Amino acid sequence: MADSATPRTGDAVAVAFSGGLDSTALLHAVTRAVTGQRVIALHVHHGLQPQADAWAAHCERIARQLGAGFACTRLSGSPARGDSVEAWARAGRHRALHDMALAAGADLLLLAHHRQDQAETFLLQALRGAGTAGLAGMPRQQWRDGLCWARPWLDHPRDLIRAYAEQHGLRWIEDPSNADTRFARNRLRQTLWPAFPGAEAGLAQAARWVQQADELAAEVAAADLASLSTPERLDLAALSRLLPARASNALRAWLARHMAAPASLVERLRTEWHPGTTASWPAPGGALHAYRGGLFWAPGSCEPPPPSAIDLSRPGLHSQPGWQGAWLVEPASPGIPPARLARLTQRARAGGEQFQRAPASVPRSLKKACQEAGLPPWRRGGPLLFDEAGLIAVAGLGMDARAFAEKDAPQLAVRWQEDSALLQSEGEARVAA
Ligand SMILES: Nc1ncnc2c1ncn2[C@@H]1O[C@H](COP(=O)(O)OP(=O)(O)OP(=O)(O)O)[C@@H](O)[C@H]1O
Repeated sequence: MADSATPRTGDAVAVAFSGGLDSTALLHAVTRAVTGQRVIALHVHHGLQPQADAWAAHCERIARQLGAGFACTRLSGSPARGDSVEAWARAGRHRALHDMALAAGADLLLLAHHRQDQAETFLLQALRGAGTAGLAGMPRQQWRDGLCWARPWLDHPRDLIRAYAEQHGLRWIEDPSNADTRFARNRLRQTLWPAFPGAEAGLAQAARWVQQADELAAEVAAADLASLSTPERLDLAALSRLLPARASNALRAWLARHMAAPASLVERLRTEWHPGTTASWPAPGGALHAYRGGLFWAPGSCEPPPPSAIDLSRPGLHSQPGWQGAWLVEPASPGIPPARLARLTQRARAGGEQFQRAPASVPRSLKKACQEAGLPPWRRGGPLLFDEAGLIAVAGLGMDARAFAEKDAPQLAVRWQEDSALLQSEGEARVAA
């Protein structure tokens, strides 16, 4: 992801154009101010209101009158049962704006949010009990997937924009859904601004303070995590020696690298973990495990996949998505005769298996072997590979010495790699490049 200082390379500026007052004024101002680059108005047709076709036609007409290009996307589908219409429309709109901007050769997308929008966002987030990331409101500028989303009028009072539109005789759409009090933002608008006319400036300023505090918290978290964590493990014992607010801040930042963690999960981890605790917590997309003073993230379902047939007789990386890892097969000694790798069964540990670590040792319980190897409990479930004659390999432990090929016979070594380890080494390779 590029930062706010990333230089632009596109030859066009895109304006997110709903046809409402604010984006009409913005499109007008941009077409007057920008020279030497194309200006393109992007409209998203949500398909939610009967007037939407007429709005799209209006937007195209205005864009052409102002000398701008025009593109429009009609969203397909509809919100799933129980989903918020607003959230569905927002997600679809963002995707469509992103795709249209890049297709038009623009790497800058301007949105017409202003100070009142920011003030409303701050209050709505506060009413939901949001943390600093939510209370900070909308960023002025942010690069996401090759596109810079910018809100040049975020500090502008709404009245100023209306005055500009009236002064230039602009025509805009009044969306009747803006009066629909089923939407929280509209309810807030109708009650707050008449009662507190000066609140817009104060609330937007509060959002700016929180933005600064949030940036500071992110910097402190990054510094703490640099010394207390690896991508795989967070040192809970060291974390618990920090001030509680600082520890929570670092914990949230570490969790955010893996998932969208609800505040309740952060709270549970903070209150339920004590030195010496071995425990697991379900988390979005996987599970968290506390083990030997560290917190570990294990993506994927806790339920192991059912037994399956697998052929590992050819060298290469054989991905096992259900197991969040892959078998790496390569010519090496000690190894397994390739013929024995052609018809394998892959399954979870069932209990009672025996594993032999080296030719000179003896078979012993797999459970003991895992403990001895320091394999954390959640990594002891498998997968295991068997052929007709017996155990071939165990993820995290290695090959069973009873299956080794004769010294000079053809052989392939089989090794398990976790997806997280693969991602990590890919990341390291990218950094090195
Ligand atoms: N359907 C849409 N197509 C393109 N851009 C949109 C659309 N809806 C919103 N936007 C962009 O997001 C900004 C904020 O959206 P919001 O819903 O607050 O605005 P609006 O009331 O629909 O219109 P406006 O802000 O133009 O008065 C808009 O100013 C515009 O830049």
